[in-house]
Amino acid sequence: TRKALPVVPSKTSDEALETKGENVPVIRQPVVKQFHLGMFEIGRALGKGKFGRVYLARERQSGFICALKVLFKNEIQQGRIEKQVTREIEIQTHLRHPNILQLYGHFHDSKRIFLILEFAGKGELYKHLRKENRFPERKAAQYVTQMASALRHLHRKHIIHRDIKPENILVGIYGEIKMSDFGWSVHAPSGRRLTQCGTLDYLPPEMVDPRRYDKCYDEKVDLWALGVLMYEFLVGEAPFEDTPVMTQRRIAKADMTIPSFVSPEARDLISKLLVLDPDKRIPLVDVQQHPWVIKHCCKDEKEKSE
Ligand SMILES: CCc1cccc(CC)c1NC(=O)n1cc2c(c1)/C(=N\C(=O)c1ccc(N3CCN(C)CC3)cc1)N=N2
Repeated sequence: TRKALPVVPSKTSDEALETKGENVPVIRQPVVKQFHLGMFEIGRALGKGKFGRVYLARERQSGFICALKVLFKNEIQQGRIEKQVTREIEIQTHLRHPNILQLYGHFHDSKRIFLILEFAGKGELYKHLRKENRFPERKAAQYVTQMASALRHLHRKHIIHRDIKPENILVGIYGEIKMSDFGWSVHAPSGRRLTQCGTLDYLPPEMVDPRRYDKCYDEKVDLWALGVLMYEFLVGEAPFEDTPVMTQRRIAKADMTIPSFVSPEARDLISKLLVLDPDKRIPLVDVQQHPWVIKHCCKDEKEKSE
């Protein structure tokens, strides 16, 4: 069983601590978790992003392994992403789901902000995708259903991720998906203009086509992005990949071709997610019940057919 991060008491009156049996203190009072850098042994650098670096870390007292993400305050101020960082902390701290990277806590010193994150032992999904070129349908189906499960958890809390792409997904030690980087997620309805930097590939029609702004149904942007992600898992490139202008035009018309090596069931699900009208996109619960997912993900179904 994984050791939990110890709850470090900020102040503990004696009567709150009573030892029982094997001298394990039982803390009765709710205490505020206070973390600081000295609590961690820092290991190798795991990754580097535009605004941060992440290191393998071990909490000295418990031996708990985590990932410590370091963000520099001056870079955050220059990048004017303070709001995003506070939102990422606020949102990710309150999420508990096996396919969402957990944020255990955070602290800061004069120059840096530290996020104590769950360690995803198999690293960045997009590196696996680039290395394998494209995923077998069974692996893609498992990833799609895990994403759908994580998105249902977010949407139940009226949170939309808004930045679903392989670069923001990590892989846990058992090969499971770990959604991360909630810098772009917001509480719906957002109405916030999406000045998204980076790729346009994942933007939905209602965000690239001014005539559709009124139908900017927030949660449903994640359904479109799930369709783009599924396409990219199976084909090895995004469905509307082109020059920036052409990409926007093709998105606005859902103009894509699905190669013949993609199975009919997978093709069917992609075409039910990449639908121009947000209202007509297949709901997440039906994604998880789709024949393509059931065929690849439910063991008992396969045993029955064998
Ligand atoms: C600061 C970096 C950054 C910027 C922006 C967005 C994101 C989220 C993806 C991140 N990463 C982030 O927050 N991360 C939070 C994390 C995290 C990154 C992580 N693991 C790894 O990055 C990782 C990389 C390679 C790895 N190996 C590669 C070689 N293999 C043979 C063995 C396994 C194993 C683990 N665990 N929690």
